[in-house]
Amino acid sequence: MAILLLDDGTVESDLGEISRELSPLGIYLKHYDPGTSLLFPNLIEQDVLTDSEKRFIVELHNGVFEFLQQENGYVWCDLLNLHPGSFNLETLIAGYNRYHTHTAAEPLYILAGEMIFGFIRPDGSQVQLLVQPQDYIYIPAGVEHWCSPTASLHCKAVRYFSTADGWVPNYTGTHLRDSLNKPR
Ligand SMILES: CSCCC(=O)C(=O)O
Ligand SMILES: [Fe+2]
Ligand code: NI
Repeated sequence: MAILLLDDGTVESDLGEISRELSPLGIYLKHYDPGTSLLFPNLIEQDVLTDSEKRFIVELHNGVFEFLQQENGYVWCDLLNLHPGSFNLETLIAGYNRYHTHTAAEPLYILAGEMIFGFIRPDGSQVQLLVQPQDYIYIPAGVEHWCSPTASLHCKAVRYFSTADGWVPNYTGTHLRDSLNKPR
């Protein structure tokens, strides 16, 4: 289940409250229980996946969650598989964890592991959202965000794309505010 950290140190773990906090940005969050990870338990445990194993996972997942694609008009999707041995992990993280936008929406469904997203609320405050297995998050086009794996460096997520070229980052130059270290 998702957890939201506000910039005053408040932690919110109630999904309804989190949704209310993020709704001014058009961000949509939902938790689906049961998820689809139980359809491929051995592959979920595996760090390295072949392309055909990834396709197998995505196909089984979409057999259950086809409505997500249909409702939103996603044209293709893939499996993001981050683990400690991921190729170019540091470069990947460095690309994700700067504020950026996309011309298309960024929706993803977390199968395993977790991910942190950062957003800027209309009042200028910065928040961090932890997403966990069976969470589905939808970030609308144009909404500034950054993203990072957690210390476990594990995340398996289905990424949904509504344009052929996927999520091209437009870096905005906004600086991350580390709410835990900010002077009080
Ligand atoms: C690793 S999940 C999404 C990260 C991100 O914001 C992106 O790829 O654009
Ligand atoms: Fe992004
Ligand atoms: Ni591992």
